[in-house]
Amino acid sequence: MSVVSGVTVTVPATTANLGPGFDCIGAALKLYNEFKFTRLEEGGLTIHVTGTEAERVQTDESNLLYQAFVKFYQHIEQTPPTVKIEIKLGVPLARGLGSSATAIVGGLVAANQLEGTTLSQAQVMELAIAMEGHPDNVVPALLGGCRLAATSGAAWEICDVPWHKDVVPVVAIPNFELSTSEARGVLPTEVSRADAIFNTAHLGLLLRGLETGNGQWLKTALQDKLHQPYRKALIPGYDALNIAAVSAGAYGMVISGAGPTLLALADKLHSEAVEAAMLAAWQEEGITAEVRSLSLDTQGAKSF
Ligand SMILES: Nc1ncnc2c1ncn2[C@@H]1O[C@H](COP(=O)(O)OP(=O)(O)OP(=O)(O)O)[C@@H](O)[C@H]1O
Ligand SMILES: N[C@@H](CCO)C(=O)O
Repeated sequence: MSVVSGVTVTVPATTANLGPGFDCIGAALKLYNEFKFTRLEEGGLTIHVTGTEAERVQTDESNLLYQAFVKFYQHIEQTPPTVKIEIKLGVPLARGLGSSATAIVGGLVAANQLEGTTLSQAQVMELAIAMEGHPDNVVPALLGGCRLAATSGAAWEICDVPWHKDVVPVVAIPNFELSTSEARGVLPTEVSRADAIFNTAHLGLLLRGLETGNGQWLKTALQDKLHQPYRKALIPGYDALNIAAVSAGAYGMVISGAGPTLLALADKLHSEAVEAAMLAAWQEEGITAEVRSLSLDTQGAKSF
């Protein structure tokens, strides 16, 4: 294929960890960022951002989307072309919904398309994982669906995790940010054998619970001892929202990614009541939030 003059890429938001699957499982959601790249014959890099919180995105070479774009060209040992980038933000920044993964995947996919799909999807994925440092957001952002990633050292095995149609993700997105680096900074470097066994068992149960929609399994499975006990203090209202969500009929509630968004899983009969209960609980804490049920994106990054 030949090089092209421009490309638009859409990339879905993602919710990572799902409780016990720290750094290895994530699901793509129907909420998107759109990135349009146009080659320029003259002038320098131009980045234009629209959407909520647009002013918070860097518009120079430090922009993460652009850095991923450059990373692609470094990998193929070529000089990146000068481009105009137009960003339409739909995914809130630093909220635990994989905004950084949308930028990394968007920049890599756009560059690959501009160069006539020089790299395979697996090669793009490897570059994205290396940039993000863990696979649980970038893999579902690229491929869609719910994905489990495991490595033998050199390469990654990616497993499609079946998600029962009656299991609804409800996201409660507060109006404050929590950077992933801050939320990783509070984690211990070592964990006990008991906690490792706890999470191993619960992640196994979660996979079966998501596949079957078995509510009893999901209630038990959505527990974690590796990250949430340390992070919940960074999220005001965590305990109140957990009680509210479960009282309204959710199977359970977890931190979405590194937070501060909180994710409840519920069946279709209870999802609206869970939305209302989580919103009210945050309002009682004096925190403005947007709470909504989202469905799973199954397509991942798309270019046109
Ligand atoms: N559309 C974008 N364009 C450029 N940079 C972005 C974009 N979206 C996010 N970023 C960069 O990523 C940072 C947020 O990354 P961070 O890992 O802290 O949060 P997140 O990816 O939203 O959450 P999580 O990884 O927990 O799901 C932003 O501060 C910004 O620097
Ligand atoms: N697994 C990551 C997701 C956020 O990037 C974490 O929880 O830190």
